Amino acid sequence: MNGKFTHNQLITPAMHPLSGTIRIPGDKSISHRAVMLGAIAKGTTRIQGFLPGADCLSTIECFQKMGIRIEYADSSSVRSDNSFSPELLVHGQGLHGLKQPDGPLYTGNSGTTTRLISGILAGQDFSCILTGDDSLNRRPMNRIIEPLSQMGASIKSISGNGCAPLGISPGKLHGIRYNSKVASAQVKSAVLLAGLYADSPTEVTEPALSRNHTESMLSGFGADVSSHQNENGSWCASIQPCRELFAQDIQVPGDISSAAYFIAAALLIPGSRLLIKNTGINPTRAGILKICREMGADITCINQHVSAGEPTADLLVNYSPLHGTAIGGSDIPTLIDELPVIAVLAAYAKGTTVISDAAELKVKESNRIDSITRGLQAMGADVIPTDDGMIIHGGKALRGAAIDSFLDHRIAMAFTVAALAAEGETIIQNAQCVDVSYPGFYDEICSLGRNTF
Ligand SMILES: O=C(O)C1=C[C@@H](OP(=O)(O)O)[C@@H](O)[C@H](O)C1
Ligand SMILES: C=C(OP(=O)(O)O)C(=O)O
Repeated sequence: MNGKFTHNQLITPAMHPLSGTIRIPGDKSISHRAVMLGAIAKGTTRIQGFLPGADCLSTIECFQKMGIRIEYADSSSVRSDNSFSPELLVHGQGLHGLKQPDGPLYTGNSGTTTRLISGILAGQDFSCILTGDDSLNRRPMNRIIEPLSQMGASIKSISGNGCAPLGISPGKLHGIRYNSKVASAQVKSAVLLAGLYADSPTEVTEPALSRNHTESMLSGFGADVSSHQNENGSWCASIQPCRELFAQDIQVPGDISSAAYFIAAALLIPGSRLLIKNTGINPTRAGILKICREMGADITCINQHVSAGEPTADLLVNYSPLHGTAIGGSDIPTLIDELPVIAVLAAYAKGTTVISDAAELKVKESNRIDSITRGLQAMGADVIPTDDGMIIHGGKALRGAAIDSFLDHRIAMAFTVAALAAEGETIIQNAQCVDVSYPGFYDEICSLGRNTF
C-alpha cells in the first residue's frame, strides 16, 4: 500500500478520565452516497458535515474524473469546538450526465467506493477501469460482478481473480431478483444503483438487514424504492427504473463507527464521562449500543431527532465495569465495523465473549479476525480465533505492545483504545491509516485524555 501510511504512533496509558463534549466527523457511508447520488441527480446537492476522510475523497475524485464539478462551499467553517465542518457542493448532471474518464478511476482503500460506483458505471454508455490500492485489489468483487452481470452489465475482473482492477463496458440493463448470500450493504447498493438504469424493477434479498442508507437516500432523491422483511427473516429491497433523480440538501450525522472508539475509551477508563454530539443511531448501524449495554455499559441517547432521514442523537457515556456476552446473527451487520473495538472491550470485560457469524471480517481492509487476534495476543489477552469470529476470555490486565495495524484504520483505532487502558507503552505501526475514516483521530483522543503521546 501507499507509503503515506508509514507513521508509527506512541500511545501511553490514559492518565486522566475522558471527560467533556466531542463532535465526531461525518458518517463515511452517508458521505459516499451523498456524493454519488448528488453526481447523478439533476441540480446542485449541498452536503453539510461531509467526511473529508481519504475514502470519501476517493469517491469525489472518481466523479470529478467523470466531469462532475464538486467544490467546498464558502460557508465551510471551523466550528466553536475547533472541528472543521466541510460543506460540499456537488453539481449533478443527471443519470446520464457522466463523461468517460481519461484513465482508470482510482478508488484507493475504499470498498464502498469501488462496489457502489460499479453499480452506477454498469448503466453508463462508456467503458472504464476501476482500481484501488493493494488492500482493495485483494478484496472480493465477484459478489458484485455476479449480480451486475445477471442484470446484463459487462463487468469483469481484469486479472481473472475475482478482484479489482475491474473493467466495465456499456451493457443494456434489466431488472433481476437477486438473492445475496451475504448481508452486505455494498452488494445491495451496487444492485439498487444499477437498478436505476434497468428497464424493469430490481429486487435484492439479503439474509439480514444491512445498513439502509442507500435506500433512504435514494428515496429522498426521488427514486421509487421500498423494502420489507420476509417471513423467514430475510430482507428485500426493490427499486423501479428511474427517469431522473433530484438534488437534495443533506446533513450528514456524526459517524457511529468513529464514535465507537470514544464510547469504548470512556467505558474502559475509570471516572470517564463523555458527551458525543450529533451521532447517527440508525438501527441498521447502532448494534454497538445494544451490545455495550448488554455488557453493562451506561450509555444514554439524548436529544434524539431525525436529520435528512437518519436518526441522530447525542450519546452520554459513563465509565462502566463490563462483562462478556454473545454476539452473532442479525446483529452482526449492524456492528460489523465496530467488531475490532468491541473485541477490545471484551478483552477487558469480566468473563467470556463469543463473536460468531462474522466471517465477513476476513474480507475487510485486513483479515480482521487475524489482525484483532494478533493484536490482542500481543497485549496478553486470551483470545481464540474461529472460522467466523473469536472467543475472548476477558478480564486479564493488558500490557502495551508493538501493534501491527495491517494498514487497517479500524485496527489502528481499536488498539489505540486498548493501549489507553493498558499498562505500559504501545506503538501502533502505520497509524496514519486512520485518515481513511477519521483524519484528526489522534488529536481528538489525545486532547480528551490529556495524554502525552
Ligand atoms: O455500504 C457501506 O457503506 C459499508 C458497508 C459495509 O461493508 P459490506 O457491505 O461489505 O458489509 C461496511 O463494512 C463498510 O465499512 C461500509
Ligand atoms: C470496511 C470498511 O470500509 P470499505 O469496505 O468501504 O473499505 C470500513 O470502513 O471498515
